[in-house]
Amino acid sequence: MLRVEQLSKSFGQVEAIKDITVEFAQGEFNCIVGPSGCGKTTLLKCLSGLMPPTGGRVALDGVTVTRPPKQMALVFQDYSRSLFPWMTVRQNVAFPLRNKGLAKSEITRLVEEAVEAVGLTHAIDRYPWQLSGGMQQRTSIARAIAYQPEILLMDEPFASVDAQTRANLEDLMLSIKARYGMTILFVTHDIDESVYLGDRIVVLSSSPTVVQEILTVPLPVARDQITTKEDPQFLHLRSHVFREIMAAQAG
Ligand SMILES: Nc1ncnc2c1ncn2[C@@H]1O[C@H](COP(=O)(O)OP(=O)(O)OP(=O)(O)O)[C@@H](O)[C@H]1O
Repeated sequence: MLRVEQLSKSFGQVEAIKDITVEFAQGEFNCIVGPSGCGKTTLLKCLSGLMPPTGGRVALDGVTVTRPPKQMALVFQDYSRSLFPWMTVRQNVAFPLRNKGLAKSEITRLVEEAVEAVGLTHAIDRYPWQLSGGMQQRTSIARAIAYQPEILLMDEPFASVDAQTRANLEDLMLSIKARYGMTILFVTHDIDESVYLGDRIVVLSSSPTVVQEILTVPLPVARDQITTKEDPQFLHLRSHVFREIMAAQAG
């Protein structure tokens, strides 16, 4: 269980996060949305222990997070800067496993399984510059899942890919969640994406930020890019989230 307790974060005079309290249960897909600049990235940085909060705390299974916990992996928007250009897909995915004290054969197994899960087995020995943007982001996702995190933090991971690739990567995330069962915290600007992927949607207010609303997504677990997005419940929920964000923006 990941718990955020009365978290606040200021940068000098700028109060980015005012007071956030929220819990993330094991195995849940949580989408985090909110107006531009409301502090979504700041929240993820505090959650991951990369940035100390000004007040409150983040606790993972009751223990205060002060540095990136071993059980967490992160995927960022900018895949082109997160992969090592001189390493192949296989080497990039294996990189974080080097310090886990695993046998070489186990590393090979985890890497090959993760690369297969993201559909890149055919490209495992290619370098990042030989891959499309979507394939590079798949490599980042494979690197995160090979690490076998309990919690996966993703900061607008699909913002830089085209619409078709984005839809494919969304479906990839649903299959990864079903296969590995990790807790996922997924920051997105895209309201449709948040409703399509989420078990829950955490709507943040504008800065100084609090949690404005937490919605449970009542859609069936099995989702489909066409039929789910035609479902009246989907349409109702996306309008609701959109109104919430407009209201947050208006202050
Ligand atoms: N290192 C920093 N120093 C000073 N101010 C910062 C820093 N990082 C973030 N901020 C400020 O904190 C607020 C929240 O920024 P943050 O990037 O977390 O928002 P966001 O919701 O992720 O933004 P976006 O929607 O544009 O992705 C903004 O006002 C930003 O200018």
